[in-house]
Amino acid sequence: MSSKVLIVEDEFIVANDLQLILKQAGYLVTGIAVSVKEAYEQIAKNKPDLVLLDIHLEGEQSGIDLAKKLKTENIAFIYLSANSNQTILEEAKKTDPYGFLVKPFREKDLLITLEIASYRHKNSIESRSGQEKLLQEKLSKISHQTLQYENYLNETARLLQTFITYDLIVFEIKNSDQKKCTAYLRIGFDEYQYIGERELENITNSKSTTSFTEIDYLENEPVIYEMEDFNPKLSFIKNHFRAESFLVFPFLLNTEVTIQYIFCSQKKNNYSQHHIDLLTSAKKDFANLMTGVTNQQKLVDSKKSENLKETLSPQFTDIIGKHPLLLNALDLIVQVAPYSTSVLILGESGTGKEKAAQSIHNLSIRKDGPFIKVNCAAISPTLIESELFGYEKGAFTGAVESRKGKFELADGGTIFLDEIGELSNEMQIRLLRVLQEKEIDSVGGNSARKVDIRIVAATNRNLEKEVALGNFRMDLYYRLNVFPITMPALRERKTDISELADYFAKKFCREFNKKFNGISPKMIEQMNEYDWPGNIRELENFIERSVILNNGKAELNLNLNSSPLSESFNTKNVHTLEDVKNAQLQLERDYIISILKKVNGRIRGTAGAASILNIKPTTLESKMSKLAIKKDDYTD
Ligand SMILES: Nc1ncnc2c1ncn2[C@@H]1O[C@H](COP(=O)(O)OP(=O)(O)OP(=O)(O)O)[C@@H](O)[C@H]1O
Repeated sequence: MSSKVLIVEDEFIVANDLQLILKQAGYLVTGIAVSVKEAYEQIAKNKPDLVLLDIHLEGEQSGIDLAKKLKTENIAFIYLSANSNQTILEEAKKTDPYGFLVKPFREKDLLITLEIASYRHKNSIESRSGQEKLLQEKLSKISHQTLQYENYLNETARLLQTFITYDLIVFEIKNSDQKKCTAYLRIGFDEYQYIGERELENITNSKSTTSFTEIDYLENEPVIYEMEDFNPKLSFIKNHFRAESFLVFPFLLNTEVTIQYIFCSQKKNNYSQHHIDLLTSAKKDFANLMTGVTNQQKLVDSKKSENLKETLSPQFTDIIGKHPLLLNALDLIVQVAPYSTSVLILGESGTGKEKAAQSIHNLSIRKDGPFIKVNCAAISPTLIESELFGYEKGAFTGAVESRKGKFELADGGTIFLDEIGELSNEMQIRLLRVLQEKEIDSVGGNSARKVDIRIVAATNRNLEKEVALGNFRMDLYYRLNVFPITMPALRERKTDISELADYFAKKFCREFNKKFNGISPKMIEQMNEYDWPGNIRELENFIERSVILNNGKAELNLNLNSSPLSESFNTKNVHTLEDVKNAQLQLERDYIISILKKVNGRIRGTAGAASILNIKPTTLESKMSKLAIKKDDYTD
């Protein structure tokens, strides 16, 4: 069925032009409105799937006002605009449009933008209804547990985090003669600090400051507060917890009891209508749950509570860090994992993009299927097509038998396309086809094959810029960008450095069979001051070097600015030239062993130790024999 489009545009010629193009492309144009008022009437009459929306319109209200309404009605919209000023563009961007076209635009761009908007809208609806169902199911699971008052709220807080991120959540339960407030402050991915009256006194450092109970009932309807429309009753939360945005969700439990959930985030513009819709869709389940919470006859059953903990909380055992920027990225991973939506992971090199992709796979229903990684930058342009799509016997000289490509190998699982920004234009077109049709055709094959794959792509490039430069296709960019996740740079989350360093140091000490004696305070201080252009990978290498050079008796202590060699000159045990040579040989030996361990003793091939060390396999073999290293010791 063709999509229904409403055109809201007060320039007659532009509107007519649009109508012609849309009709020719097979869209059903439901009408043309010249003002917001007219648009409201037309939307009520025949609900369109998509609205093309001019920002400047006849009458008092602008396209941005209409956009807010479209958002609440879940109708996709694309702005059309001539050169608007920066403030207006910022305002428009806040409404989260499905596309933006600057007049005059090409017909081709209009049609691509429309197609992408429909695709994104469909995907967001699918994941939205999936989310609603999931939230309802999980709430009902908590209601059916027998728990203590605080455990109910704690479990609810943890559950809600995976749907609506917050840094602090306040639960307020009020009846005619009393009011009880319980708050939870997030201090780790799945760690919360309970904040009652006494804890609040400690945080605010005063007995007399406002308490949660004085917030009082804020509204009858759910409401979002940003800085500009800030409610003064919330100012003590803003001051003590650095909250920048709030979502208040009130509901009546029965004629006597009113409930209020207050989500507080340190991030600006963290909440949207979508969150209100999600909470509203589960109102009945919240009511059931809160009836349990207020029911004093519920018994303590800590065992059940433990079980629940396991099922609710995905664990990121090997992703270290507690910085809010990292926790935000992890929240998004948890949110998107259950669906088959494509994900685009952005971030500088070495920030953990591959780890994020692996976590998305591990948390999805595809977890038992394959996780296939392709580094688009590492495969030569002549080979990438057959690598990705496979080939048939006889397709080209040397194709003595058919071979499956990475897409087919990933069937039933996830394919991780790293460095997607490096794909040639031709490969981008073929990838777009896979995304659209979910089918592939191998080199030399004559029929397409369906594949069931989820695509997770990553890049350290600014893809928007690459699109503007004409290096990356806009249609592919929007297809991939349905759900972007940004991994923060290490310099933006310096509070995580010491925990990461500790984690890597213990890991390498285990690997090299050395005792871990801690990290010197001076080294921690230096690491905190450094800028880490290579991010976590650089930190990991730095710690590895420190462990190699450590004698196993003292704390790790390596100067960031010194090379490993000059450090070995500094070590206490080096007195003569002979000692220097020995230290060098020991260092070289440890380093080669560390690489052999990583590649499972493999010497040759692209993933072999020689290639990583950038030396010939024969050179490596002779070094190994000189240093008494046996490759079999490092093969499983
Ligand atoms: N939060 C983390 N905790 C522990 N280790 C991490 C974390 N993030 C990344 N690492 C480690 O840092 C190294 C780099 O991570 P990863 O390969 O995932 O980064 P990337 O962003 O994909 O890099 P590139 O862009 O170069 O491909 C890996 O060894 C990974 O195990």
